Amino acid sequence: MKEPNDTLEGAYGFGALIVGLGLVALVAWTAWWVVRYLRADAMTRQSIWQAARIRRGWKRLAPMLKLSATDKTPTAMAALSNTNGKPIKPRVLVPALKVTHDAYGVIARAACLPGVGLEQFQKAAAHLADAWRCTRVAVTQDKPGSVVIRGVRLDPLKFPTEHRPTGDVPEETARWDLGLDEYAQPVSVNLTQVPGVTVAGLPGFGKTSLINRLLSDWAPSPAVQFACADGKVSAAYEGDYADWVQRMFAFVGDDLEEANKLFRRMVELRRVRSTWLREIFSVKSIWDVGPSEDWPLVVLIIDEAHTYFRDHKGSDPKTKKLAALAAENARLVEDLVKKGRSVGMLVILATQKSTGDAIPTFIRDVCPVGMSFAQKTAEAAVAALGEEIREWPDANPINLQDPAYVGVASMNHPSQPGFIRIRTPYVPDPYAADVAKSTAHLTADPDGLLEALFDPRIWDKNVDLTKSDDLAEPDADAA
Ligand SMILES: Nc1ncnc2c1ncn2[C@@H]1O[C@H](COP(=O)(O)OP(=O)(O)OP(=O)(O)O)[C@@H](O)[C@H]1O
Repeated sequence: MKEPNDTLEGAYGFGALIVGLGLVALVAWTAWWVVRYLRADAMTRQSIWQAARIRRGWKRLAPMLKLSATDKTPTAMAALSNTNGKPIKPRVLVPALKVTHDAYGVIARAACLPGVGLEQFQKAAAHLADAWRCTRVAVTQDKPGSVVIRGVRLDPLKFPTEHRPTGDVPEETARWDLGLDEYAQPVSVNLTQVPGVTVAGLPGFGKTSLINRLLSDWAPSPAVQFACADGKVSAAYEGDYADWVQRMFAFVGDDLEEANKLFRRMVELRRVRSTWLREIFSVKSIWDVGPSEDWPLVVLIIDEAHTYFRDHKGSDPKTKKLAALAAENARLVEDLVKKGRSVGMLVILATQKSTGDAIPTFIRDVCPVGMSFAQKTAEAAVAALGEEIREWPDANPINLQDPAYVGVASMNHPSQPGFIRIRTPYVPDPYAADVAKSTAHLTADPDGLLEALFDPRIWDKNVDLTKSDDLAEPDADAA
């Protein structure tokens, strides 16, 4: 039979075990935090303190910002234990809050309550920013029942970043990783189904570096081929693309006639591809099957685009010829942008000039993605991004002229209305040069690839390309 002392000892022993386990858990948790803290950089350490302050102050702050609910109905427990007959006090409910951190600030998830949802949190965002000492706070909802509150202590747009390309084949074809938005969230844009992108901005604000990143990230894929017209240089060995020429199947400098030949060649490729796409793949768009080594995505970069399109005024024969070439160049590029999507052709136009003739509006308006680094005037911003930018003053690139914003662009992202600002990373030239060198062997001429796939006579205009029988029996004809 158990003595009462034994029972007492047993209870003490069990209690001591619980306390011991609790202490071990506390020590382990503290050690985990100490290690985490010591391993963090200075910015992240500040965020760790910030997150702790937010957790500590939330119960007081939430009711002050009307982010709490009052429940007047007593709980069953409260009603049962109310023996003195006094009215039961209503309960003040405070949304549960979980806070994590990163280098730039905090990410909090708050539970919604009756009458306290996305709208109420969004209304309180400016006050949350003040109370949490954040530069800005954004509230979004990714699932019913809770909201995500992103608070940035430091403005991510003002911190230059660097990108080191991995040299690996990208997991997704045509996903352009751009950088971080104003809440330090990664931004990318899906360029499948996108035939044209425009990039504008004052000289020296990061246009070429942005394109450098695209080249560095995409070059390891054999399913992408590049061509370039760089209006800033006369020869391939000069300028920003000198290293990239080895990974390009065509390159021209500022010569209008040479550029004209390249654009014609691209339009011809577009035409032949359009004819053969359905015949070969039984699809209307190459994006239904995806680009491949045999039928790669062809990216045409036109840098300093104004060189090729600008209006030449004068009546002497030389000027007239240049004017005619410029007009034809614009028409050819318009054709590519209007009809290139389904056959896997993408045109990227960059310019530092910001007048209507730098990238003609009829081309700009058919490019679904537009970006602009800093601009000097409101008119220049409109020329770069369209009239709509006037309705989004916060994102207007005229506010990006401070040197702290070198590398920051405003963009109309296809997935949301309006414009967002993005901090793009800098890609140091040696990194890009390494990728160019190691991927040079992947360069292939898409014309040649088509010929290898089909029949050289696809280029023959006298052959009726809509009738594949014309091509199917070359030997029989010869016989
Ligand atoms: N994303 C960036 N972050 C930080 N610094 C950058 C970034 N991009 C560019 N820079 C700095 O600005 C300089 C000019 O960049 P870049 O050549 O890309 O400008 P650009 O707009 O193409 O100029 P231009 O119109 O004269 O060709 C770079 O050498 C680099 O020092």
